[in-house]
Amino acid sequence: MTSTMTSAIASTGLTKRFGSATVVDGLDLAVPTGSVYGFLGPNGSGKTTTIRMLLGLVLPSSGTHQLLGHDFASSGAMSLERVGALVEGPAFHPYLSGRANLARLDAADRTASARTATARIGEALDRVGLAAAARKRYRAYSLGMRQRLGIAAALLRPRDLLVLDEPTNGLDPQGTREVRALIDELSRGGTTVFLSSHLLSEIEHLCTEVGVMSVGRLVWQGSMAELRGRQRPVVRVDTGQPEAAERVLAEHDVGDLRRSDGAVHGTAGAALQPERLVAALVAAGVGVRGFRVEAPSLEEQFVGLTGEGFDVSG
Ligand SMILES: Nc1ncnc2c1ncn2[C@@H]1O[C@H](COP(=O)(O)OP(=O)(O)OP(=O)(O)O)[C@@H](O)[C@H]1O
Repeated sequence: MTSTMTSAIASTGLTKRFGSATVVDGLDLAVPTGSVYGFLGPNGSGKTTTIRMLLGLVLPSSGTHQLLGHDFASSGAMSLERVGALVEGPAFHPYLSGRANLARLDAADRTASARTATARIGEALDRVGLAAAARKRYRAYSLGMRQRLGIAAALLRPRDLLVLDEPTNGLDPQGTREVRALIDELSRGGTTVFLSSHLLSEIEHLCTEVGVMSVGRLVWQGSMAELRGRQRPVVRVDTGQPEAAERVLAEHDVGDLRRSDGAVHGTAGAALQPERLVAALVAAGVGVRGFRVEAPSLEEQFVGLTGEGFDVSG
């Protein structure tokens, strides 16, 4: 399938079963190098389990994957060398400063040279905008600062790929803005970012690519632009005669008809001609109070894909 040269993450049939339950089912992920890929799905749809498999924290029941062009099963740790991750959140010590916390994590990494530790830690703090707060105790950090320190920990080594599980979950609006700005900056610097979220607004603001999960399956994957342009427009007729309107709409290539507060909605087929439809409605004696043909919102797209609503708040 996807070429390893252009994919930072590529999986084939990645599957996880717990007992008789298949919680991740045959995922073919293709995360283009240089993208910010949003892995979107409601709680419980299998995002965290997928991320844990990608990082080798849990074994897949079947399927394979590659990270940065290395086959994970055969190259193991080597394929993780340039992959940073924020999954459960590292355990930081509340009474130590941000810098001292990073120093502890860095010292635990036997592959990192002690000689260059100070520079490395300084650079990681700098990149996440915590240089000025480096001497503050962790417990005095805001939630956004804590999350940024988590990302700094993932950046103690040079990384080509960052995997972040719900990076803004639980953050206030200011913290969310901080983390989003950081992700944006890392992406501009050339890092591929794979992030999971149950928030549509998160994906909409940050991501160039999106994969949509629903009950363990990847139901859609592609660029944001493709997703936006993917669905047919929606036709809406405001009328007091919904039955008659529905008959005419069905005859004019409008499908999937639904009713709500004095209106009939449907999905326009490729052959729709709005002028003819309006004329036909009037000719059939349907009282038309309003008529609109509009592109579906991103939220409608997701509901169409997953059959579920998404939390659209930021
Ligand atoms: N170790 C486990 N044993 C049994 N079932 C599990 C295990 N881990 C996860 N599950 C189940 O797998 C499903 C997917 O969970 P997962 O955490 O991957 O979803 P998610 O999309 O990340 O959701 P959330 O955002 O709530 O974490 C859930 O139904 C969960 O209960």
